[in-house]
Amino acid sequence: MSDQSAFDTDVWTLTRFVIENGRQAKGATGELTQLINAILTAVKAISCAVRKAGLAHLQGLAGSVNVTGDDVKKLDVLSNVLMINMLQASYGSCCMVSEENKELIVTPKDKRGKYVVCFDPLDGSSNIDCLASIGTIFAIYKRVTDGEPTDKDALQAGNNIVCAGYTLYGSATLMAISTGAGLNFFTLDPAIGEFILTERNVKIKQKGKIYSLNEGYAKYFHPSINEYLQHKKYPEDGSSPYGARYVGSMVSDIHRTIAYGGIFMYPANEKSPKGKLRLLYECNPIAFLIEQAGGLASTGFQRVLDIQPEELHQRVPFVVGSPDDVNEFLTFVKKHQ
Ligand SMILES: O=P(O)(O)OC[C@H]1O[C@](O)(COP(=O)(O)O)[C@@H](O)[C@@H]1O
Ligand SMILES: [Mg+2]
Ligand SMILES: [Mg+2]
Ligand SMILES: [Mg+2]
Repeated sequence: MSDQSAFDTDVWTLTRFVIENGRQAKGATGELTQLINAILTAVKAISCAVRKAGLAHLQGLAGSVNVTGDDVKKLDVLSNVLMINMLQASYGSCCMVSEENKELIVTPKDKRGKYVVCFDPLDGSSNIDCLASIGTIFAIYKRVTDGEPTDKDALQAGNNIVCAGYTLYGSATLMAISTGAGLNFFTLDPAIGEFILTERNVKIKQKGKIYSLNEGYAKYFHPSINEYLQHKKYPEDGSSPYGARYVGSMVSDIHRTIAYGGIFMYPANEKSPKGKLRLLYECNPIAFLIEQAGGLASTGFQRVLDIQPEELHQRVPFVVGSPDDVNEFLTFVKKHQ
């Protein structure tokens, strides 16, 4: 780590970290560095908007419904436009998928680069007006076609992710990011407007003490899930029951799961047969980051990063967390197969 005195004069900013990684990668052109820097600019602006949403009349609905049926909030729109504009201005993207755009967003020809970005501009947006933590999620891929970008460029398995991350607008603003060589946390220092490395090579606990899901849907869950929950609340071996936590902003629930260990899930239920969370810009980036931290991410039947996506906004059931917890959950699924 760098100097730990009161004023660090050799600080590792995320920008420095990204430049350094880029310099060490063989054949690197700097395009990914530019792209990540554009995301940093966008999320700093989103963080600023989130912090003053109540003052700047940015709370409340935008008045439309998006392709997956969510009521769009004013901050969803602002965050989405910021991400699209910054990414296009970086000359690093050829196309994007956003939760808030039904179709593939194609970068104007004169600004195209070789990367594809899938993002959830504002995650947990139902929590904006009650001031609970929210986030931004992204995954970056290399394009796979020549010529005009098509859906095929975005419909790649999570295994192909080049870089993924999330920003948590919590009690501090934090970016969790990985380029496939471990997971690192950077905390935004508002005084200098830079993300500073605060935790290197983060690892999730082998087993936690917390389970996290919207248990209000228990009536509609498959019996395997209710049986697992019963086991967590009334352990047969006399051990202590697990604690329950659920913010309802996935980025917050995931960040806590990485920091403290345990399990987070959004399973399928009778009303939502594929769950709610969307593969391209919610599940895949989080699965990549969790695996980088030594955790597991599954649909209950398959490793999330192995899924070949078929639609831009497809949903999948999602179970992630500490390896022992996810594996234990999977034994309940298997028992009922
Ligand atoms: O209210 P529910 O059904 O528990 O859903 C909560 C989930 O929905 C989400 O808010 C969906 O994200 P968006 O706010 O980006 O649409 C997740 O962050 C969260 O895990
Ligand atoms: Mg939404
Ligand atoms: Mg979301
Ligand atoms: Mg969203």
